[in-house]
Amino acid sequence: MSYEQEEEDHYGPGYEVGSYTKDYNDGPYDGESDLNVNSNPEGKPRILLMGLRRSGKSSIQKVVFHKMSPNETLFLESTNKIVKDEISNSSFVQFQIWDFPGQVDFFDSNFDCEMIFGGCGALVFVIDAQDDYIDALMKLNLTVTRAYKVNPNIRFEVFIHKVDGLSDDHKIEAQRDIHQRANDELMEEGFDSVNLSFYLTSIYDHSIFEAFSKVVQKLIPQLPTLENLLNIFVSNSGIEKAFLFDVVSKIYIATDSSPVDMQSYELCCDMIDVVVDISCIYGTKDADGAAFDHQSLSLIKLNNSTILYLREVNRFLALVCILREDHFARQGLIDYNFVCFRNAIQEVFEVRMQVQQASNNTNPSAGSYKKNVLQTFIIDSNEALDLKLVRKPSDVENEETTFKPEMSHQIFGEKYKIKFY
Ligand SMILES: Nc1nc2c(ncn2[C@@H]2O[C@H](COP(=O)(O)OP(=O)(O)OP(=O)(O)O)[C@@H](O)[C@H]2O)c(=O)[nH]1
Repeated sequence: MSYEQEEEDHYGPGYEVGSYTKDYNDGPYDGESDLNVNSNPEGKPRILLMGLRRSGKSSIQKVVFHKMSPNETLFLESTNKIVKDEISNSSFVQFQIWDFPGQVDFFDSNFDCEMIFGGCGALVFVIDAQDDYIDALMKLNLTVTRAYKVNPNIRFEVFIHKVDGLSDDHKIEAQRDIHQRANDELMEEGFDSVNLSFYLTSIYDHSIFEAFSKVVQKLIPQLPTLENLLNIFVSNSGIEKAFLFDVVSKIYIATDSSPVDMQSYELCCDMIDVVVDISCIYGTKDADGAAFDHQSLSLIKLNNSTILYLREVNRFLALVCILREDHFARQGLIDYNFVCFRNAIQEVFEVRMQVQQASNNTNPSAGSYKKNVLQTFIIDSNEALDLKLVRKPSDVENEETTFKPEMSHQIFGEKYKIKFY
């Protein structure tokens, strides 16, 4: 089964708004019965959205993953239960987001820290920068220390949110102040090794997508490989910047190593919108009715001698590049390099699929899976060895002088096993 087929199972045809996520509410939060760790059987990373009431958690989730327009969030009702949202819109971008009610109380006996923080990949803590943030900092400290004790591998991401209402100076001052106070408090309590990452965000511009891109990237184990591939592609094709986008969410799952500036990111996001919108209106739709398919390719020339170049990588991912017009004279080279790049990405997916299949075929318990994977690295020492008796120089090349040992326990032990052969 190809990974595309598997994806289809998760993800209905087309890219209609709101069609890609499965939003399910589990009823009012009533503690353990409501939150079962087995609800995450595929081991998809979990991202928790926490923060005080009205800090903007649900708005972030709706705008980034459900295409809600920012103005509509004004009418969102307060969340009073944990809302779990499964994001399965690309092979790489697969995770669950749990949106917590602002008033969640860690000291409530119903709140099962072990279970909630145990299987969590990242914890996004949202602070309303337009409000007095002293209470939020206290809650941040409490949340981080609780979560860290349960699971020291969680990545802590702090969104200093609603910065659209602040002047540039005010933004920087707020970030500096929050950063300092949050870290000082953690140090005082002896949590020196906790690392908090800070982002200035707003749902009214692309900053929230950029911040979420970085949060998600940290959960993608293949990120270094993808970045490497992008670096090779960019440096051999005269491209200034390249982003590998998840088309539906417009989260970039990887980029080359040159610094990301917001303007380039916004341009590339807008390009995806233009391409998908124009394809929806004028494109010939395939059997699935998808606006983005294997033929999706677009070129936009800007009036500053810059070119935006988009190519489909697979059903869910697009490569969007920014390059100077004179470098595009060698389009053949860029196209060729792109094909190599796409094939390499395909291989990354295939390896991932194999690992997933191996894990599905075995007993779901982690121990047995590990055992099965390890098994593939163990070989019989009699099989692995070739001995050769050399009497004269020509014997080195002569296959007939090679033979397998009848026993090798003197070197490899009674079990005749070689590990990691
Ligand atoms: N100016 C501005 N307002 C925002 C932003 N994000 C969210 N809001 C507004 O903040 C208000 C609260 O947003 P919610 O998403 O309901 O907040 P919440 O944290 O989920 O609240 P609870 O469910 O009560 O915990 C809404 O009126 C949003 O429109 C932002 O980036 N800028």
